Amino acid sequence: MSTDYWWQQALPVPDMAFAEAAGQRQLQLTKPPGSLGQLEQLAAQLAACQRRRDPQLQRVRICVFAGDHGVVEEGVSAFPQSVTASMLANFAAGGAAISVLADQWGAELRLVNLGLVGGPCGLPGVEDLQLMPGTDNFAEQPAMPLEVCLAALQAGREQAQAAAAAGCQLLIGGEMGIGNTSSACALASALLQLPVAELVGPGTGLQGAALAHKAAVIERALALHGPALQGPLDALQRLGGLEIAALAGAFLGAAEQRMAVLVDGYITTAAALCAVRLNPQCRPWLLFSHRSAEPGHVALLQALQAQPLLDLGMRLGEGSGAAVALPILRSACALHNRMATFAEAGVAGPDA
Ligand SMILES: O=C(O)c1ccc[n+]([C@@H]2O[C@H](COP(=O)([O-])O)[C@@H](O)[C@H]2O)c1
Ligand SMILES: Cc1cc2nc[nH]c2cc1C
Repeated sequence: MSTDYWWQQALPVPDMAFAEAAGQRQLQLTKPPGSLGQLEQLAAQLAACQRRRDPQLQRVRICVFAGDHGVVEEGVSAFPQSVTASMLANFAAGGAAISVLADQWGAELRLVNLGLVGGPCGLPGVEDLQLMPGTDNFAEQPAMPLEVCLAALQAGREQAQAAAAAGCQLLIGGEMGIGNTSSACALASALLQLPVAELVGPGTGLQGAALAHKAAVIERALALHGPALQGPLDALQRLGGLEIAALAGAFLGAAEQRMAVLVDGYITTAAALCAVRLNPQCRPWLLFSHRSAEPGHVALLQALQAQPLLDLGMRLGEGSGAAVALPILRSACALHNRMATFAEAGVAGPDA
């Protein structure tokens, strides 16, 4: 018996008539045609998503989803598990990279705890969903029960709904979870059918034998779950993180709400791949901010036919790469909306 899930409904499509009109306007602006490069396509894509001639990015919401990972007991991270919870406190206190960037660019920051080993964090400014006390070790058993995976997807969807209801024009998804590059790598390997060796990377800083051990743990997990990994929902439930499932739900939910998404780095792109596999119609709503230094990110971006805007060697997560790319999107909109046309400025246009 098959079950119908919310993300299986038809999703809206961006209105390409607005993209076409935006392309026509770009030809009339006082610059050689095409000279703003990718900024021109960005403005057109946002115009199509927002169904308006003058795309706006005043209200941007960054949702950072946090969760702990049982696989950390295998020794797959350079940092202790306690850092997930303490960084969440740092986000709330304003001292983390994403806190600074959200403040710098006037973006709203929402913090969501999906499940920490130490229980609810009880911090003001954090939504404490605490679906389970961190995932189970996916090298030994499924990361989470199906109901928990569904609840995490729904939690992400509800964040997108809340952002849309508040009038936000763009959603940035961020994550915090010690051990989650192992989860992202396992998901990428399962969904792309690529060897772990091509996708595994240092995460927070593993090198040498420790990195080889991380690869072996992920391979062991994939061998354990192999036959049961039938599709993206199985993969999320068995290999995923709570925050990765929530991100996938947020991306699908954003598409449902006709809201564009700016995807961050390695882990968020793995979540984006899960979302696109759950419903390919969410793909046109996704923009990609940067290429992470995590080596497996390239394969994920290629699979999604994504061209990220920046390549700064960042590998932080939190939504930080997307927050750094936000002013580029804002410049694309400002130029599109406010530059004079050749006719308005009395400047001679291109020779026919
Ligand atoms: O977003 C990325 O590209 C990225 C690449 C490497 C590490 N991270 C962050 O580092 C943490 C996971 O690293 P690890 O080594 O504990 O698996 C997690 O909190 C992520 O936000 C993030
Ligand atoms: C300090 C620290 C900050 C982070 N932010 C996202 N992932 C992180 C991992 C660590 C270790």
